[in-house]
Amino acid sequence: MMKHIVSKVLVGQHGVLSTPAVSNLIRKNKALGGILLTASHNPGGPENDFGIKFNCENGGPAPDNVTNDIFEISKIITEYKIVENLVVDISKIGSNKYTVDNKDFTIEIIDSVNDYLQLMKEIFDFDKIKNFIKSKQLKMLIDSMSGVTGPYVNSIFVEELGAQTNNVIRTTPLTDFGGCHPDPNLTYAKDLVDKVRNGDYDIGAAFDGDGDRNMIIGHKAFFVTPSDSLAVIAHYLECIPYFKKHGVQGFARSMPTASAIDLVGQKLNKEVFEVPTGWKYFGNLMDAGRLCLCGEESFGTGSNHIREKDGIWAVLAWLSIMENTGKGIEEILNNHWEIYGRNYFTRYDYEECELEPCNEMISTMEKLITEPSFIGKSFTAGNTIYKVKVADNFSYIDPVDKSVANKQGLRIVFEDGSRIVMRLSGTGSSGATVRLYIDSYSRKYNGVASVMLKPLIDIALEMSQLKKFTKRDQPTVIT
Ligand SMILES: O=P(O)(O)OC[C@H]1O[C@H](O)[C@H](O)[C@@H](O)[C@@H]1O
Repeated sequence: MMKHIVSKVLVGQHGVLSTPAVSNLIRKNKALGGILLTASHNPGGPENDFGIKFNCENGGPAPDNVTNDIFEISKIITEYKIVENLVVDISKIGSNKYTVDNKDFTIEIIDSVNDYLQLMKEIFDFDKIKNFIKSKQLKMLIDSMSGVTGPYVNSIFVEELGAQTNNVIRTTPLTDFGGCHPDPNLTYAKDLVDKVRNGDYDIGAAFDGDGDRNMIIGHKAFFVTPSDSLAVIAHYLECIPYFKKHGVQGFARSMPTASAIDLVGQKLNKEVFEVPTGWKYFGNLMDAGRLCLCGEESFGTGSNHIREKDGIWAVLAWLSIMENTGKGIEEILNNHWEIYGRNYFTRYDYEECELEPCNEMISTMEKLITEPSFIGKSFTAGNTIYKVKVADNFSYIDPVDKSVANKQGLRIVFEDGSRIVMRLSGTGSSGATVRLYIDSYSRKYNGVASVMLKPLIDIALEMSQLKKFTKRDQPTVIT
């Protein structure tokens, strides 16, 4: 009989461990791995209040081989025991020692907020950011959406950087997120967007429940797509002390993320990797010293300071850029597009659809687009003709360990570089969530994404017969 014994457990004081803080802790402590109970994105009954993530010893999400092994072990577990009446006060920092089954067992309560603050201080120039906020009287509105980032936001933005207490909102973590859905996007963070639109703020930001994702908006709620956010941070990377010290290696994005970062990579002569959706695909490249900055359209941005995406880090990166350029967010974006051109991007989510018809839709579309005769086919919408250059179900070979990930999303790339991407979400909580991603590049940068992308959206909806399969006229979320 196999017996697995845990001898030490780390718990954040008051239980407020964000995903980036955990990732940092696991790496620092060289722990064998961690099972992380994170605040999930799904409000609802108590059983939905936490999601479980398994992080490996590099502090990153478990790769496929580890989760597959966990699944296999789960099938042969014959029993597990619960230690009854083990009392621990998680408000007090310190080591709590116990004897369980005649063996030592320690529960260590740590100050995870301070730990994370120290890490951020090693990366960013806090004095510069603080002076900038003060001298410009910068107005920010940071929304923790009642998730776990609240104490981190209070410590970093208010206590350390001198923001006003009314510059941060919903900073008390609540197990039901106060009834809101802590998803930092234009739909679920609408409260923040409205406040910034109607107020006089220079920057607005929101985080998800476990603090690894972020949304950035500028004055009057000027929206920064995650793809653009990544590209802009790449362009200004050297204004962040960490990168001056550790150097700038390659960049990466997930396949559905628009390729704005590729253009920055080309200009700076850096490797740019396109990986499947999921942060776990970045870890090997970082560990191999080939990647220092990456992001996903799903509001994840991060660097090789840890092996997870990091919401607060992204806001500190933006504040550093604003300090460095002395410019507002919209102006920074306009300057960026003037140099590189603009990658218009939109994502349509159709949440909680019936699973079977969605599977059928994907397999029907896969058959259609992988016919050899599909390459070279033309599609017309409005006045525009799009000719297919590449069409496949995306697969990826990890450049480091050569592991292969197949069927990572349907992708149609047209000759002008525009793309239609469709995949089923791996995180939706019930039924199927269809994600349709559209992006297109233009030198003209003052257009409106929904207008610029309309012809491609029409082509995608028709080609996939989405309405027929999902019985939906409208997406639930538009990014
Ligand atoms: O499969 P989806 O619902 O599109 O979600 C995709 C996202 O899932 C999780 O949040 C992962 O941590 C992200 O790295 C990934 O981008």
